Amino acid sequence: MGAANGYANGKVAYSQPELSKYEKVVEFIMHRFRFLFVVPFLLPLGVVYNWFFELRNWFVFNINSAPKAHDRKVQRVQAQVRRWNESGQKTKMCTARSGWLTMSFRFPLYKQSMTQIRTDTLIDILEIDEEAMTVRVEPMVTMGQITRFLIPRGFTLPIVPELDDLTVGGMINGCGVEASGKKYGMFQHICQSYELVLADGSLVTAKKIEGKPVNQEESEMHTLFFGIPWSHGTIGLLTAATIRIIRCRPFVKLVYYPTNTLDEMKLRLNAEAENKENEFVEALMFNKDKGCVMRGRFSDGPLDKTGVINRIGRWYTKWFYTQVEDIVDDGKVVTQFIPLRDYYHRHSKSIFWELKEIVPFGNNVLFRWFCGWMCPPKISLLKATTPPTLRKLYDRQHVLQDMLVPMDQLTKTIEVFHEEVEIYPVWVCPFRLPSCPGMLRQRSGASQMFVDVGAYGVTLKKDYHPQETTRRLEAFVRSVKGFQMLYADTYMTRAEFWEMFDSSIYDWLRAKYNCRKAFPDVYDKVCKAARY
Ligand SMILES: Cc1cc2nc3c(=O)[nH]c(=O)nc-3n(C[C@H](O)[C@H](O)[C@H](O)COP(=O)(O)OP(=O)(O)OC[C@H]3O[C@@H](n4cnc5c(N)ncnc54)[C@H](O)[C@@H]3O)c2cc1C
Ligand SMILES: NC(=O)C1=CN([C@@H]2O[C@H](COP(=O)(O)OP(=O)(O)OC[C@H]3O[C@@H](n4cnc5c(N)ncnc54)[C@H](OP(=O)(O)O)[C@@H]3O)[C@@H](O)[C@H]2O)C=CC1
Ligand SMILES: CC(C)=CCC[C@@H](C)[C@H]1CC[C@H]2C3=C(CC[C@]12C)[C@@]1(C)CC[C@H](O)C[C@@H]1CC3
Repeated sequence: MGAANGYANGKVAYSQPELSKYEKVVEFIMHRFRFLFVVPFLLPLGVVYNWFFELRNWFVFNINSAPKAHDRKVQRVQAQVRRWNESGQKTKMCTARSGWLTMSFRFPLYKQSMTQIRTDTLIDILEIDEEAMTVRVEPMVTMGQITRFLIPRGFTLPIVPELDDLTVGGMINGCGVEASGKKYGMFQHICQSYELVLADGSLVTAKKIEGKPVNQEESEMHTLFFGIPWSHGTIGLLTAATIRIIRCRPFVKLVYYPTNTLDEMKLRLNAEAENKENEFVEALMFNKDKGCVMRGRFSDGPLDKTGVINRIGRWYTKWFYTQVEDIVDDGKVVTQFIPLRDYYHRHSKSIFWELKEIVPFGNNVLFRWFCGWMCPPKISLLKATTPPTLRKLYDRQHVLQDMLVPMDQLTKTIEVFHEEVEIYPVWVCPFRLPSCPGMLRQRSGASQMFVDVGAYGVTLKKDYHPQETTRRLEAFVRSVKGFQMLYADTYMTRAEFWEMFDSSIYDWLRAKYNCRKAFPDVYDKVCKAARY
């Protein structure tokens, strides 16, 4: 993923740096022995960081300062935006969130030239409404914070994206998927309203109106509601979100179905995704043929001694995906009861399958028993301490992509991923995409089953080239009316981007709410040239 050196005929031209012998040696040492820094330093630092914020959040919520403080914090955001207006709108705006904190391999280049609006104090869960079955949270609240707050109260979000440090603001302005998406869609589809500060500093609440809007303002707030997801903060600054909650049970009864061919996996995945009894469905592919479809349902736990409880969240347990691989190797259908919060964060301990690259012995039984309680290292700390030499190595051979395609294109998509990058495991997560307006619009008029195909890791393909390979993947995804998750590197030109995404509401809202001077276009925040 070399540095952009300009456009040629609408194509982004990237150069690949050549390495000297010295650089190759340094790279090898840094890559192979990175654990000497991560294990003794980053792991303990991450534990202290988490303990501090857990204590702080418990204290704030229990002295109930969050709801009262919220208005004051929002007024501070409004004041910053008004100051931007009064100073002549000389630059565009973005949030002041530091790039090392964001859940992406890349750092935002665009922030350096923009007026950064501080939203970092908006980190509180504001209230839970058990009548309306909703929870109101500020945008910097993380998925880990929400599950720790809701589950002990017998509730959960319908969709809890996997990694602890994902924020509500990122899940709404970017996107969020999880195994319960087969029932509830994407993170944006479980939201009921967004509180936003617009370019003029005004505070509005965009919400979905059931039935006919009673007036023009309601109709516009309804349209604004559909325009926010995926807009990456280029229409307004999110200051709170009201999100659906559902009752949950303490366990997930998880059934593992090993599959031996891609077609078998596809058939099983489709059947389980369409089965309304299932709450969660995902699959892992361990090579082009062998995989495992997993389906989960809420449960109070085993009815008798024969039921197996698998507390995968315990510090000493094997990494979840390796346990699944063992089940695939054994070939038998397995049923387990997994504590709900453990299930939600099942891939977190191993950062999907990325931690093996950093701590090769991380899944070793001795390491797990003695150091497992500090795992996983915080992604933000890993990101902040990735030396340039390693970044170049990741640029050259590390793939991080999630492509969202219609379910009937799954087989072809896996084949294209195999052809282009051949990285395993592949994460396969079905989700329902409703037919509603917005950047992510499918035109069938009814909701359609999509699937997230995620590839994260080192490619062994000799002819892999970050820009050319990714552009081929992007072209394929566009051809099947799919979408690329925009945390990942996107090499699409502007025209290709707006072929993949729908700009009708987006452009209308940007015009209506005077966003063009206030915020960059979403393409100018996510394209490869906007990040490093
Ligand atoms: C040029 C232009 C001018 C606009 N002017 C206004 C305006 O004055 N006021 C305003 O409020 N909005 C305005 N909008 C936004 C408009 O509300 C959205 O683009 C709307 O989603 C268009 O719906 P559609 O049926 O035309 O097609 P699509 O957006 O493709 O909608 C697909 C399907 O989604 C569903 N759907 C569509 N709209 C909604 C909705 N609002 N809520 C829930 N489901 C929906 C329907 O099933 C529809 O068939 C404008 C948009 C454009 C492009
Ligand atoms: N399971 C899943 O679904 C996973 C999803 N992801 C990816 O992670 C991303 C989210 O990462 P996260 O670190 O939480 O979010 P980020 O801080 O990366 O924010 C993502 C985008 O949303 C914008 N944004 C964030 N908060 C606000 C706000 N309050 N108001 C306006 N705009 C805002 C940011 O704008 P700005 O640049 O101005 O800060 C940025 O463009 C998602 O986009 C998703 O693609 C990653 C892993 C797993
Ligand atoms: C489930 C979905 C939709 C996406 C999962 C994406 C994650 C696997 C990646 C998102 C950010 C990535 C980072 C890394 C690994 C993979 C992600 C978590 C690193 C930790 C890899 C090592 C580097 O030194 C730092 C990276 C930070 C971002």
